[in-house]
Amino acid sequence: MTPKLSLRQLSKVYPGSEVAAVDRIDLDVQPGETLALLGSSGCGKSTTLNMIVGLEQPSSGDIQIDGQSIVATPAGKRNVGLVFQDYAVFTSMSVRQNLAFGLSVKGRPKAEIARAVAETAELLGMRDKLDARAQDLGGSELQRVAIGRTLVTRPSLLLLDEPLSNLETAARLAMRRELRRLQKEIGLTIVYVTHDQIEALSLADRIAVMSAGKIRQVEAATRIMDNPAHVFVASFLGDPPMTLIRGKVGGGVFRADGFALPLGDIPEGIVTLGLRPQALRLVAPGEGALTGRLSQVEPRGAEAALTLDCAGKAIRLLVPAQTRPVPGETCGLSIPEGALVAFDGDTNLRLPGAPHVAEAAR
Ligand SMILES: Nc1ncnc2c1ncn2[C@@H]1O[C@H](COP(=O)(O)OP(=O)(O)OP(=O)(O)O)[C@@H](O)[C@H]1O
Repeated sequence: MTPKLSLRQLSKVYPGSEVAAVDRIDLDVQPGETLALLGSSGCGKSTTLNMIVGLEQPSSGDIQIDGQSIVATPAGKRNVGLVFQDYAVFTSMSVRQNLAFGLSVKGRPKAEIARAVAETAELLGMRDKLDARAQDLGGSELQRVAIGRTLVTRPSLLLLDEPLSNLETAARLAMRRELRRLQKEIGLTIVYVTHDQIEALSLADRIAVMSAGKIRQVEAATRIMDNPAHVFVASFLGDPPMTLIRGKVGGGVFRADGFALPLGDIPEGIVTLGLRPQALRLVAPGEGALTGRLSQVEPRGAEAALTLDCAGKAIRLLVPAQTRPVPGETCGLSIPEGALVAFDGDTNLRLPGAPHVAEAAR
């Protein structure tokens, strides 16, 4: 199947800047797929979207829609819709006028505009609001109109740049469901930019994690949390994220300053060791692979997020609330099979194998 969108070695270096805002990224988005571009502020998400829509010119690389390069196509002719977090809605106009705007500007016949507006309003569940003035609408309705203004032109690709970040929690959850429904109903292909991992995990089929202008990993939303391919992904995903400790493996022991852990199935040399918070278990002092002092206990309803200080390293874990951990307590830490991952100290990429605590130390 030809991807709906392909980015090939796409880069952007802004004039006067020495670093690339987007650095040779490759990405395929399949027809009907929702892909989230996830990363913290400044990692290059908006620059990527702006190049796809045509607001920024790439420094190098190619952008293809349905297998055809669009780099030389002017923004207005790309058939790509873009919705920002700031609702692009004319507040003095009615909903109907807002929805009709894009097609009117293109000089489409009146009957066609009326039909498209009616269809879009139906899709958005806004038929009874068509004559309302936009200034009388609430935040989520405004954002729905903004999305509608884009959908009415039937874009082959919809780009959403943090579209829900101005909404309150309840409206945001409702809009998430709405977007998911719209996407399935009309088979839209969506690229969704966000810094919010919960949003990415709940909306997207696949997630592309970006940092420093690079895509670190593209993975199914259902798999990425447990299968980080890069140190950055492990540090960014999860709440709490994995504990990452950089150290050296020699003679079957991982050492970092005063911290030591005998490990199997791990190569010698510099590695970053990742400990999954959900997989670790609190045990009696003296039992388990490590002993430490509980420095932080953060109740979270049915669970509690803990920080255990073990030989100068703050290790985070998530336990059932019934465990009733007490701050200051000395505890043992059990590290079961599957609780560890290791990353190459040079490339930061995940190492093959399943590192585990050596039998004698368990
Ligand atoms: N017009 C511009 N001129 C120069 N540098 C820019 C320009 N726009 C963005 N940058 C820089 O490019 C890098 C990537 O910015 P970009 O806005 O794409 O990131 P982002 O992930 O979308 O962040 P945010 O969520 O804050 O918008 C940043 O270092 C930013 O300062």
